[in-house]
Amino acid sequence: MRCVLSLGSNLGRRFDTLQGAVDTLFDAPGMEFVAASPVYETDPVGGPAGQRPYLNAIVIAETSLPPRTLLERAQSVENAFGRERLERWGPRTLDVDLVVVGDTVCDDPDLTLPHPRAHERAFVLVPWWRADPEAELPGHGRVADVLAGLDQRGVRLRDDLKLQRPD
Ligand SMILES: Nc1ncnc2c1ncn2[C@@H]1O[C@H](COP(=O)(O)OP(=O)(O)OP(=O)(O)O)[C@@H](O)[C@H]1O
Ligand SMILES: Nc1nc2c(c(=O)[nH]1)N=C(CO)CN2
Repeated sequence: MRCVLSLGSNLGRRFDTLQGAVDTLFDAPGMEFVAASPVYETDPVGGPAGQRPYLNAIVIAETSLPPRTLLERAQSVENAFGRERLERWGPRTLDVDLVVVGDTVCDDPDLTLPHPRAHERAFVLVPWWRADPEAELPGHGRVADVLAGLDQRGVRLRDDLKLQRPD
């Protein structure tokens, strides 16, 4: 099934971290790379004032792994890149969120699918739409249509940065 992951970084060497995360995510069996979005520089949403901007991107994969295994992989990649959990929405070297995993619907606090805030986050939907213009967010409709109702001013294309396919 198709899964969509959101990657974000606003501490340290942000682009190197995103590329390293892509390489590491696919460095184990069960995930096949489909596409990476362009990279965007985005104003921080929520959390303490004065944070640096994020780099955000979306990665699309084909996977046979169950959603909880995907979550474990996402969290172990966050940890491998020095993620510390200090405060909600605080600055982080790496955030890897599961946006959708096939058509899985799940309502546990430790795994909610589709991601419960994806529909209100231009930093998720702009790159996702660029990677897949036909994308649908279950429960909300076409990503293109959801985006039409969002303020996208805090999301700026960095066309000098380009994620490579994992090696
Ligand atoms: N779809 C999901 N993707 C990633 N984590 C999730 C998801 N649904 C629930 N969680 C849970 O959310 C918890 C907090 O994750 P994290 O610290 O990355 O939150 P955050 O990125 O700061 O905020 P947000 O959840 O708004 O993106 C994780 O421990 C994880 O179990
Ligand atoms: N711009 C931006 N803001 C955020 C981000 C993010 O990736 N980009 N992630 C958050 C928690 O997941 C909270 N706020």
